[in-house]
Amino acid sequence: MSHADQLFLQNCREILSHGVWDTDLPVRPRWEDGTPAHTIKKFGIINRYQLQEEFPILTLRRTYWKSAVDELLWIWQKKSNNIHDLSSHIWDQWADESGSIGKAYGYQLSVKHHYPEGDMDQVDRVLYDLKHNPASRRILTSLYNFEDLHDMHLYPCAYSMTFNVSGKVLNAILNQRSQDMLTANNWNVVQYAILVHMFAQVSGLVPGELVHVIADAHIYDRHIPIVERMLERAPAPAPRLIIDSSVTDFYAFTPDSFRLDGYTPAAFEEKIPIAI
Ligand SMILES: Nc1nc(=O)c2c([nH]1)NC[C@@H]1CN(c3ccc(C(=O)N[C@@H](CCC(=O)O)C(=O)O)cc3)CN21
Ligand SMILES: O=c1ccn([C@H]2C[C@H](O)[C@@H](COP(=O)(O)O)O2)c(=O)[nH]1
Repeated sequence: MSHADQLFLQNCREILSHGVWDTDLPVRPRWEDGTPAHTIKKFGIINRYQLQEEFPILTLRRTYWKSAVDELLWIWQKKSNNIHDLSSHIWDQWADESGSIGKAYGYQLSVKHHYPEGDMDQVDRVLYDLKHNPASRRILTSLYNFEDLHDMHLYPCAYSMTFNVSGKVLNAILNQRSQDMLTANNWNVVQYAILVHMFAQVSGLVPGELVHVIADAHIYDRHIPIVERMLERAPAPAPRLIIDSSVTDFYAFTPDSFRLDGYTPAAFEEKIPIAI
């Protein structure tokens, strides 16, 4: 069983047995047929992943990690907010006629800000500080720009990364305000684990710990039978992540720079409905 499996099992069991339902409250998300999408939730879950020990991917069901990496590069490298730059269709429901998801995610990372060293966007500022100011306690990004929230088609969920260098080790905290456990918990963990590996590699550091802080960790009503079946599957050991070590420029990583050796997730045929 991978460590990611263990944490996922623990989190879901905790939500299902001690969580709180929002059935009596008005909720925003809807199922495709227009029914309100209610959830059961736990507030304030913190999961810690040691990236040197193993790659934190679920084996209880396949995480479509190639699509997850594609979305990660869309946000952090292409800094795009247009679904035409994305290979999957996961954002289609939130895009307008031009393909834009509004001033969200990649858009926020592309905005340049003034610094004494010159104008830089949030990603380039992180790259600069990891190289020139590794002792800094100010190396962080935030997508939660209140000024632009009215122009975002969905408010950022995984909204902030805090990077911290200890010796030669790069640690990070991912702050997430809202987590759809079945659809995207491991999807987000895989993405941000790979992001820490990427920043570490191009900054001459080794990846350390990813701390995932989740405010509202929820399971949607229609996902419960699927999660219950998943919890009974036979897990497998974690695979090994292999990254093309010749890449030294953050913007030179491609989806083909990453490989997983020995990924043998449990068979999973169910289609997961997404609350919109
Ligand atoms: N309700 C909800 N949950 C989410 O996780 C979510 C949203 N909305 N809205 C914005 C993004 C879009 N995300 C998504 C949406 C769909 C999949 C999805 O369909 N995953 C499939 C496989 C996708 C593939 O084949 O590449 C899965 O089985 O995990 C994943 C992430 C995460 N986010
Ligand atoms: O990266 C992501 C993006 C979205 N989600 C989930 C979390 C919620 O279920 C919905 C967003 O709805 P809100 O009402 O805005 O919280 O999308 C995710 O888990 N990970």
